[in-house]
Amino acid sequence: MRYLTAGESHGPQLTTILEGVPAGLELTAEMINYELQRRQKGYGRGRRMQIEKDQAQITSGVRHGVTIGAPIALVVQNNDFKHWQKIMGTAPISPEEQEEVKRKITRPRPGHADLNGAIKYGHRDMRNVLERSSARETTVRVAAGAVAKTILSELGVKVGGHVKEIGGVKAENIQYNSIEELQRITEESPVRCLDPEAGEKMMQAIDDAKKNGDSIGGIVEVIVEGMPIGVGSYVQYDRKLEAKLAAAVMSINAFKGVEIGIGFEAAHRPGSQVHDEIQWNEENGYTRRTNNAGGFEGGMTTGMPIVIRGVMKPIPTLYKPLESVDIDTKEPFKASIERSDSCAVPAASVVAESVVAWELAVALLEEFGHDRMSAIKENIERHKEYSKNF
Ligand SMILES: Cc1cc2nc3c(=O)[nH]c(=O)nc-3n(C[C@H](O)[C@H](O)[C@H](O)COP(=O)(O)O)c2cc1C
Ligand SMILES: C=C(O[C@@H]1CC(C(=O)O)=C[C@@H](OP(=O)(O)O)[C@H]1O)C(=O)O
Repeated sequence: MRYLTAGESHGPQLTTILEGVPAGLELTAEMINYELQRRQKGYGRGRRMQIEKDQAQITSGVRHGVTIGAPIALVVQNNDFKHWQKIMGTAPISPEEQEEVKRKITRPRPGHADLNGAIKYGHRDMRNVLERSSARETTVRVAAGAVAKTILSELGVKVGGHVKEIGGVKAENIQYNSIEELQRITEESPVRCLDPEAGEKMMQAIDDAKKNGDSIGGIVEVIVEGMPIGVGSYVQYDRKLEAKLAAAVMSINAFKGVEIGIGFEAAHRPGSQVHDEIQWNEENGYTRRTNNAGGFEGGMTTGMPIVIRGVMKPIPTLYKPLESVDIDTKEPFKASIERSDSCAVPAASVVAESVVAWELAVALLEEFGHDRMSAIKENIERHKEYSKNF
């Protein structure tokens, strides 16, 4: 299973084509739209999110609400496009408008893709870079992730996510009984945080950053339950599933680090306090006393919950200007900008769930079959029985 995305932030639409989704999966636009609206909520976002009401249209690969095994094309319209048609070059421009509409962006923002992208592709107008480097693209990654989550759910795998930290405010380790409960609690929090007290402080930190013309980042965590043992492989570097998950999380705009299980904490502990002791009983087969490894050993799943965290840097576009250089005049300037998010960590936690879900769905299909959901389900059940009694 694979996908590509296309579309500019202020262009007409975003598109993704999903290749290799098995036949026999129930799939409706409503299922995808549920995830799209989750990504749009979240405290700290700018005015753009009030303009967009993301809705997916399924234009191929599904009949009567069930996948047929053909490529699935998903389309999400950009409502904001109507304000940008002339700038994007898709509507006629009057002679009086020429200068205004064709004005180039020549002032790169520190922290964004502007300067490197302009040098790489030879663009003197950095709009050609920012349109595609924008995290608007994560909309269709969430749409693809919604399809992956639907596959996973059919196969008994549940994915949840939450915000651990924003702007230095850390959430306490609040216990939850199930992924459903985790999702229910975070759905009610404007910052998708399990700890209500920390959540309030996070919102305050976002307000403060905004007031100061600044931005803040944070840490998100994704938890996955129900993966069978032995998915992924140690035999070749590019088959290690935890490496694929890390790459997927790192590919989200503004993500700068990934941890699995106790992650960097492992550097400070002796082995006896890191490795998860193995136990067996008739009902559950092989399990672990702890889960410091976060669900992976040797690039393969252990059957314990997968726990992966990603760190998001603060948003680059700042109302408080940072120094940069105009690429036409080579003069220094202090950037001024019109609109931006001040914190997108809550939204990014939904993106993180989505990209993790995609990688896991791909791995399950590689391991247990590609074509029919019913056959894949049977293969997984057989494998679970086999590993329990191994
Ligand atoms: C959901 C989301 C929303 C974002 N919103 C903005 C924004 O409003 N302004 C901005 O400058 N960057 C925003 N970013 C971050 C940039 O897209 C990102 O920093 C840029 O693509 C450069 O890539 P890099 O930070 O991974 O190096 C957002 C990222 C995410 C995940
Ligand atoms: C549009 C989205 O995020 C955008 C990501 C983004 C960036 O530079 O990454 C910049 C902003 O775009 P604009 O300049 O149009 O306000 C965000 O709003 C979205 O998440 O759907």
